[in-house]
Amino acid sequence: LTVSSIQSVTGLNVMSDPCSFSSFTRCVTKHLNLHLHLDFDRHVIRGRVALTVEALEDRFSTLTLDSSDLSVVSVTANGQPARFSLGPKHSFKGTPLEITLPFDLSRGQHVIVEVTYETSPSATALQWLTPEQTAGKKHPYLFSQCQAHHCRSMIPCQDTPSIKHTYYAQVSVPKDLVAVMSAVRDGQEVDPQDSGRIIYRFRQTVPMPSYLIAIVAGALESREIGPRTRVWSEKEFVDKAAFEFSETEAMLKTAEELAGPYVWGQYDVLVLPPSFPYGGMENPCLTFATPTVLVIAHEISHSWTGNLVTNKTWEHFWLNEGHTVYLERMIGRCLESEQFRQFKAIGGWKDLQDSVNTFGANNPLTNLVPSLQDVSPDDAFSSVPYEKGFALLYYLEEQLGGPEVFMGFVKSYIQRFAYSSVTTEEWKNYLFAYFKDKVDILNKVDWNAWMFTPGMPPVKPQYDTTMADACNALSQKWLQAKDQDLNSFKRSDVKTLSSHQVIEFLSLLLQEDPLPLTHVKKMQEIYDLNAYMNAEIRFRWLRLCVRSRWEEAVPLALKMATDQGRMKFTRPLFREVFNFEKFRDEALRVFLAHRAGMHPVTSGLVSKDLKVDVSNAASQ
Ligand SMILES: CC/C=C\C/C=C\C[C@@H](O)/C=C/C=C/C=C\[C@@H](O)CCCC(=O)O
Ligand SMILES: [Zn+2]
Repeated sequence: LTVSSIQSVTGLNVMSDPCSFSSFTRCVTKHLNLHLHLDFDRHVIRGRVALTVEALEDRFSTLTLDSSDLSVVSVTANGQPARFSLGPKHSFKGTPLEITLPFDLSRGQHVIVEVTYETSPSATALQWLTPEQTAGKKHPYLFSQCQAHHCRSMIPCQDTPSIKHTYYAQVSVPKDLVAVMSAVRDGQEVDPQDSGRIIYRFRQTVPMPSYLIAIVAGALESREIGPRTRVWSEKEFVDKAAFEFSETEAMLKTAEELAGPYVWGQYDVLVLPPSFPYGGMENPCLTFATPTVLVIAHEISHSWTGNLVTNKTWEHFWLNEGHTVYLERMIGRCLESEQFRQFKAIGGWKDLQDSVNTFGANNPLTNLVPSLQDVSPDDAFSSVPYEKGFALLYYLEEQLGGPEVFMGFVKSYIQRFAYSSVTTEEWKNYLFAYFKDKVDILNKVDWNAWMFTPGMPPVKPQYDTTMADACNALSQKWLQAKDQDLNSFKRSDVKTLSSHQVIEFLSLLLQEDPLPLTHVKKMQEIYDLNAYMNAEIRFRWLRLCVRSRWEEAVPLALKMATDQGRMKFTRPLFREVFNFEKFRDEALRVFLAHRAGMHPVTSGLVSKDLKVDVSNAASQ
């Protein structure tokens, strides 16, 4: 496919980003210099950002930045006042900030545009936690989550993954708090404006997109767990976190052997409070993780795929996630076994099927490369880019000569596109160039079905079932059991399985019609799955119980949906209870009672899932 045929077939425009008002063809940001003052009383950041912008055309005198709910105080260009105006507010893109420079630039010239502003207490990138919402209960806490398009609610910028820049930041926080960012720490000092505050400094010298800017401030402690790694969290969790992530250096070394040198210097891990909406976020130098996550091979892998080679727009998100899952599973292959990799791929295929079922098999958002014209990335997010992306790469691996051969391509792709942002077409052109002797094989791939057609992929890869066989056998036994067979089950059925296998066993059951209530009650009696604290197991078990209409599971499911806020768990649990007619009102009641303390993105998406009219709903 050529650029113009991709555009006409798919509606994708490779010259612009449908999720951003800023144009990356007229000018590009090269560096941000940030001064951030965190105000925990008002839940706002007072900010000043100096953007070093390069003109890409002659007679350049106007630029558009992305913003969302920002109060802009003033704008200067090379120190001179500049005119600015805020355009109409878009439902998810925010508000364009139009700036007119008091002079023209020629192509190749730079200007420093400085914006003084304040964020809104409802900034979608930020969650401000009260002391009661923290483990220590004494100090407030703030964290950001900018992916995909939320950085603009924290910093006015060209908020598109097509542009990469470095940054330097000075962050002022009350002296009892510690600030960390997605950058290398560069010292601290008492705030000269207020001796009750400390300024923390950060330096990010590797160019990166705006969605990877991240900040956290709280009563944080850290422990060194490797030559380039510290773990950070509230002191209540820091030793546990240090233990759980003790494999980090071994994984980093394995990843380097597979993908090339780690260029970001430090690799720290921050364990956040449980309301963090994702399992992990690959913020450079400082992976963010929820307490429910145990393995960070995925986030480590993003140091190459996503952070070094980045999707040009969110329509090409599979390039970030498909390659990252591929690399994550290659790390699993090196540290565990090929059978383990195959087993994980089997589970991934089920996650893909689950997303396709949730969206509907004809929904264009299940395309590997969807059009995001007028679609919020948050609404489009699912397992599809992860698992359809992985399935495509695994399928290509099978066709082109196996894991070693295909990993050679992935490593070469990373080297070729490091420090830049790419489209699917650029990836595909490179694939054809790399495998120039195997073009006949590549020409047999049904690219249109894989990339631009909704539903499950056109080919189901054959995975090795050695580790899945026990899970298949046990799930089949439960599915076929009559009431009189239930006494044949024993506690050792699950005790002999690894936690990965218990997850697979439950996932298999979730793919079928609900089990009779007698069966799930018996399962609890024998296996005591209510006692499992592994979030992946507990999540699937509680879904299974609610689907079988076990009323006693409803409060447990709602408790898990609100005790932690990882959307992967919280959204399906709320939806599952909502679909249990008798408890629909209870799902709504619990959501409305917790809404004010939830992350803004989570509460927005759960509102949509439960069809709550946010304009009328009381928040308490
Ligand atoms: C085709 C989809 C288009 C765009 C989606 C891009 C971003 C979506 C946005 O909602 C943010 C996603 C952030 C994800 C962060 C980490 C994930 O890898 C976590 C995956 C889920 C989990 O394990 O909790
Ligand atoms: Zn990821």
